[in-house]
Amino acid sequence: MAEHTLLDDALIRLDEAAAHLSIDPDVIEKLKFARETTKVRLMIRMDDGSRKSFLAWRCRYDDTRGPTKGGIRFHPASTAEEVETLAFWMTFKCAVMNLPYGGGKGAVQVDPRTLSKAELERLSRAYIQAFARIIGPDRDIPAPDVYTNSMIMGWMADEYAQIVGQHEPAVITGKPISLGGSLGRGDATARGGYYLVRHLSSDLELVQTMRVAIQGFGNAGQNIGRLLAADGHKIVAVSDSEGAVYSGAGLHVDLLLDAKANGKPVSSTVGTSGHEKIGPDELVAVDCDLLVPAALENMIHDGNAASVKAKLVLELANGPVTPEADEILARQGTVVLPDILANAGGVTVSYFEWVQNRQGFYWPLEDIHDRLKTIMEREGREVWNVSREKQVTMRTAAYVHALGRLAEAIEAHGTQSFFTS
Ligand SMILES: NC(=O)C1=CN([C@@H]2O[C@H](COP(=O)(O)OP(=O)(O)OC[C@H]3O[C@@H](n4cnc5c(N)ncnc54)[C@H](O)[C@@H]3O)[C@@H](O)[C@H]2O)C=CC1
Ligand SMILES: O=C(O)CCC(=O)C(=O)O
Repeated sequence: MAEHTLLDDALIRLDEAAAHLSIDPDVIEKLKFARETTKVRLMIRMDDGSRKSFLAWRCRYDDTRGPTKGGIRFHPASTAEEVETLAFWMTFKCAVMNLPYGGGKGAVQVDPRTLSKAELERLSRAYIQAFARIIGPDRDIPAPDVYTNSMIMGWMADEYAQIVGQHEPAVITGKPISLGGSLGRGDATARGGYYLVRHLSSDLELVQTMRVAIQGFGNAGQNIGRLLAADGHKIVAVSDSEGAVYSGAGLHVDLLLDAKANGKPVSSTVGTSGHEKIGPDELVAVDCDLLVPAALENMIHDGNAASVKAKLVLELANGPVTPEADEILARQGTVVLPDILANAGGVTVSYFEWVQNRQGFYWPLEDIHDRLKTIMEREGREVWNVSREKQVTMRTAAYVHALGRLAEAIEAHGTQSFFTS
């Protein structure tokens, strides 16, 4: 029997949600396929004078509700199918948050840690040269994702401006502030999840001081660690791609942040301030109240889900829990706040950046935080209510909530042609 793919798993969630709504089957059929996925081979000059090529993709999954939106990932294991799945999730994420966007995503199959800064810049510019016809402020708007950051977005925005011959900051979000980036985009993914947990804390009967384990310590992981530690919660375990650390008394988050800022792994803090080394696989099984997957897909699966002790999982990563693991977690009473809601703070502040770029008027940080909090709480509450009314998991409720909006828009466009632009 053929193994089921990441996209098959994602579509299981669509079918589960569809079972709770009465929707034209044409709508579901439309949402099962990406509208367009473009694959290219980027060729760049390396510092030693040689040439090297890298596979790259951009997927515009569905643009019914607006221009497609989603990050660009630089990762050696990226594939076309992963990009399409991530773009599918973006479609539902933007609909959950009621942002005027469809879903897209991009990737380059590369380990950026093996490139010099100059090579990384040439690769980033090559990506935009290849995809300039596809992207645009009203068509498809990239942003950062795994192993990409504001510096890369700055190079990409500059390349696009050179190609179109004019300043066009709204083509990309997550830019440096000096190039039209928004205040608050840096920690927005984590902050959105943090607002969501705080808002639902009494419904979820959370303890005052939570013990927290964080898998992945990059943009999302570091910022959630910082925000929760500042509120007095105890971060007991953290991992990155090179290892994991644990302290029952609570890790020193500043020490971990310092290590990462200096390019060192979290395991470099072992032996200081009571930090102990644990195996990366042990992290999900650590005794804690809140588990935050903030790394990659499929990290919690049928082989380790039963070992999860946390009563709450906050999915800052995209797709960290497989459908089989979802069932195991639900059976053992663990609530999962799903990716398409929990990590939507990032795209929400990206939306604010796009709005500010288009109006040429920039908001103070307090306004960004207030608006993000309002939207996270509003949509989080709606999803919570659907979950109570229909007696379904928060994931199914989030998909039901998003699918209702998507179906309405698809039907309003008319179903005789599925191509809308
Ligand atoms: N950056 C953003 O605005 C958003 C990110 N996300 C998702 O959050 C997740 C993390 O993204 P970022 O923090 O932006 O990426 P990042 O590149 O800043 O950090 C990724 C982290 O994951 C770690 N990692 C990689 N493989 C690992 C493994 N096998 N075990 C443990 N850690 C591992 C890396 O060492 C690094 O610490 C991804 O799933 C991404 O799609 C979701 C929404 C928005
Ligand atoms: O900020 C954005 O536009 C997209 C962020 C993203 O890629 C994601 O939410 O997975």
